[in-house]
Amino acid sequence: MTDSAEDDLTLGHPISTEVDQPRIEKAVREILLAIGEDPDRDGLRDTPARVARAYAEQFAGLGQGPEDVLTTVFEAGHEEMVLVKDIELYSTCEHHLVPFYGVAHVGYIPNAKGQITGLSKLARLVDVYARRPQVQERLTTQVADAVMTHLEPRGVIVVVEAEHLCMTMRGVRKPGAKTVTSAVRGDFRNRDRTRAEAMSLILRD
Ligand SMILES: Nc1nc2c(ncn2[C@@H]2O[C@H](COP(=O)(O)OP(=O)(O)OP(=O)(O)O)[C@@H](O)[C@H]2O)c(=O)[nH]1
Ligand SMILES: [Zn+2]
Repeated sequence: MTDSAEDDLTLGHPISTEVDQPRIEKAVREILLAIGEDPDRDGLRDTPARVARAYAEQFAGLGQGPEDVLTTVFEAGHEEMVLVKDIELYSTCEHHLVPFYGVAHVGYIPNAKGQITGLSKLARLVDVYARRPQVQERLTTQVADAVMTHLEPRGVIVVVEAEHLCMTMRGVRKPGAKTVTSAVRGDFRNRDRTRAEAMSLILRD
């Protein structure tokens, strides 16, 4: 991996300008000292800088908003449901700063003008909110609310299924436990049949 922000951008990993990397480096050195390690030994010497770069990527979403990714909105006259399933996501639990990861499913029904966005933009939107210190519930509602605001669809449904390492590698230690959260707006909230149709598509392999 290279340090160059330009190279990272071409790989699709924007480096946030908001993250204060020298400050993270100092803090990581302190943590290493606090756990009784020697931050100057060979294997750890570059670790504070590595962690700072990794955090810049992991938390790049703090410097972004939905308006940065939902840039392509066009009218295609399509008024039926659009559903992107199994969008892989990696986020960071804000309680323990360890990862939670899984998939998001994002569906919406365009408005009467048939306004839609590029399919990749929905995946980018998930990343904007995943690359922040998060709880799964907030991630789910933020994606739903952003689609509502920017596409003004007849409805949106977001389902997130994730495994939290804070429940797996420490604490209660329940590997395999999956948390499922959903947020429904508009027609998906008001119409049972519409919601049921989306859920059956989401649950189908
Ligand atoms: N609702 C919700 N809880 C989360 C999420 N990620 C982690 N948690 C929970 O946050 C809680 C924090 O509980 P605390 O009692 O403050 O912290 P703790 O002593 O480390 O808790 P344990 O994990 O039970 O050891 C835990 O129950 C975690 O499982 C999330 O995305 N949503
Ligand atoms: Zn946690």
